[in-house]
Amino acid sequence: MATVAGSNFVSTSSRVNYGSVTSGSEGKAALMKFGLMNHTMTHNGLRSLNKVDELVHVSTMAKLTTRQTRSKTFKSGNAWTSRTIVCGSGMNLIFVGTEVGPWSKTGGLGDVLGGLPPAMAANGHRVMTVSPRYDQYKDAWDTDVVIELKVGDKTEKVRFFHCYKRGVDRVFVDHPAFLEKVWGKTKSKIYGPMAGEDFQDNQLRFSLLCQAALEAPRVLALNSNEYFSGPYGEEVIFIANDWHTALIPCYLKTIYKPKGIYSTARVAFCIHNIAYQGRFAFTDFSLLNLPDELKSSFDFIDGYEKPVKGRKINWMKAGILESDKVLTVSPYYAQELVSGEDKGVELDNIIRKTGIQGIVNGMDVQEWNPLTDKYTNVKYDASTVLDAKPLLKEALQAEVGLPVDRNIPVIGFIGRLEEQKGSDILVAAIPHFIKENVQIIVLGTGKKPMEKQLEQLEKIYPDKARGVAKFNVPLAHMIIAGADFILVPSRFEPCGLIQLHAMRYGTVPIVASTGGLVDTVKEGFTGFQMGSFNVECEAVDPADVTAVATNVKRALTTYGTPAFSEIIQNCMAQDLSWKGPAKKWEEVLLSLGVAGSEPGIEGEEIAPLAKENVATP
Ligand SMILES: Nc1ncnc2c1ncn2[C@@H]1O[C@H](COP(=O)(O)OP(=O)(O)O[C@H]2O[C@H](CO)[C@@H](O)[C@H](O)[C@H]2O)[C@@H](O)[C@H]1O
Ligand SMILES: OC[C@H]1O[C@H](O[C@H]2[C@H](O)[C@@H](O)[C@@H](O[C@H]3[C@H](O)[C@@H](O)[C@@H](O)O[C@@H]3CO)O[C@@H]2CO)[C@H](O)[C@@H](O)[C@@H]1O
Repeated sequence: MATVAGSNFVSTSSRVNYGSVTSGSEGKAALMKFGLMNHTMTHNGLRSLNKVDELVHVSTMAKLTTRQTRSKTFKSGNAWTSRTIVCGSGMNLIFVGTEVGPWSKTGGLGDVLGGLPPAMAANGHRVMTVSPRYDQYKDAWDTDVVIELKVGDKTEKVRFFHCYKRGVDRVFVDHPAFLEKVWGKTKSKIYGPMAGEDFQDNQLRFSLLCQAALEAPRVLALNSNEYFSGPYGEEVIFIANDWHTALIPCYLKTIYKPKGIYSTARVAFCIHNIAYQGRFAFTDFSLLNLPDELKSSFDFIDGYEKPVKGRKINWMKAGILESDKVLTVSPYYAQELVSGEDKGVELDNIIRKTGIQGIVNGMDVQEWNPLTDKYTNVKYDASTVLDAKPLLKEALQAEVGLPVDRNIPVIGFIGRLEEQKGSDILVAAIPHFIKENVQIIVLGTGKKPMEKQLEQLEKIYPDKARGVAKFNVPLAHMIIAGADFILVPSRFEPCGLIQLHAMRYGTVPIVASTGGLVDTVKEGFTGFQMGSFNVECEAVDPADVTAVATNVKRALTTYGTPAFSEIIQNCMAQDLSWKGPAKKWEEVLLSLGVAGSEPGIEGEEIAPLAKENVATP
């Protein structure tokens, strides 16, 4: 055993060490004492296993016995020397979300929680993600840390699982509300038994996630790499993502801070999609175990009747109001959110009050790399793209059963089948351009009527179109690589990752002019803009159908010309990685002024594994 200078942290040489207060049965007992009981007495949402009067004392001890240690490696001459510092460089970042790729993903939220945290780690920050354990992930180990949380009117036991990948502590919250619901009963459905239908207890499930996330930095004494050890402690920033995590700032403000816990901690709330806000019956406020003083932050008069009528609570509204900073995933979407009720989906007035900043998403350049893609049989880069693409196109055509012909331009679509993505507009537009020399391949899952529409395509256009209503990652990669164009006819699109993936593979995007599609696709230079569409989702607007048909035809006229090759080169020359966005995130998070926070240490190998994900190879 070795004691790291400057702190009480004790490290061992074991494979996975969850710290002196957590390993083994003795450690578990200690953890219950030091890590938890302090909360159980002060926190309305947590319940004590022991006598309340013991707890004040233990709270103080917890602070003293479980400090984070940071060590830096410096180069002096030709030699690397290591010295230990207690706190100092970088920030402690806790990303919380319901999806974290590749472990869990229904769409882009999973991609962002998968990709941004390693990019922040590569900049020298200590980074954790907290998400549910929906399955028995083969790479995540039981930390043996168990806590009790008050959820609704019950006390629930939660376990933490953990793995360390690409410089990030990936923490998974284990509870039957996640594992049994998703894996045991419904396989891959995170939010409900089917698209468009939510689990009845989602508020309790996500309250549990938020509370567990607030405990994780204090109770998990992680020892994942040689630079950071011990619990993250209280000088942290929580990055809450979408409505499911909106209770984090609420519990922090009303339960932890008044007791002197997390006194300088801050919350940044990131909106990935304003369409999902977590609106519930007003009386459900009592389920959340929050004091009445917060009721007004949730209070919401709904202009829509679904899913329940009248006055409601709105989780996202509270998340926006109670956080220290509100962000979203592109600058143009940030503008749209405050532009009016339709694009701000009735929260525009709230966001105008708090302000919002947009940072465009990056993409995972490791998973999506045409030179190393494990799902494609021809590897390429910008210098070989024109030779590789016809071969990849033939493989794609064969895969979906379309006539194999490299001279036919192929258009792809990938996305969740919701009105947002405009697959219904696309289907309505197909008759208006399908007589051209073109094939179209549509991949998506979601609303059943939209899945049916896709399945009809093959019957109506046997030689021209295919619709695949599956969540199929290998096929998504084959489409991104093998298609000539990617169509993104979204009614609204906060950022969009499909067009980023496409551009990296030299596949030219044809996009609606909304949200991040405006920020990332430059008309005539890296793709084609179709103008903005009607955001009313009830019906397909004929003007949008015309816009799709006209612009598809316009794009097809460039196919095979020198101008088209130039667009391909422009697309592939861009750095679409998380590197740039991560720097912007760093600036914003530093500005929150959490004690002990400093810029990351660029140029030093704090998290070498994380860097693989970040810089474009
Ligand atoms: N059937 C299928 N099979 C395989 N893979 C599939 C698939 N359907 C979708 N995917 C994958 O899911 C991801 C979708 O990314 P988007 O950016 O379109 O996200 P989404 O709208 O879900 O997320 C929201 O959050 C993200 C992140 O902030 C924003 O970019 C976006 O605008 C916002 O709507 C891509 O990686 C795509 O390949
Ligand atoms: O990564 C993909 C998206 O994942 C999240 O969206 C989910 C949303 O948060 C859930 O609430 C649910 O949405 C359903 C909604 O609750 C229900 O009332 C009905 O409108 O159907 C919706 C769809 O089933 O599932 C969404 C995923 O499908 C995340 O919030 C988004 O930002 C991501 O785009």
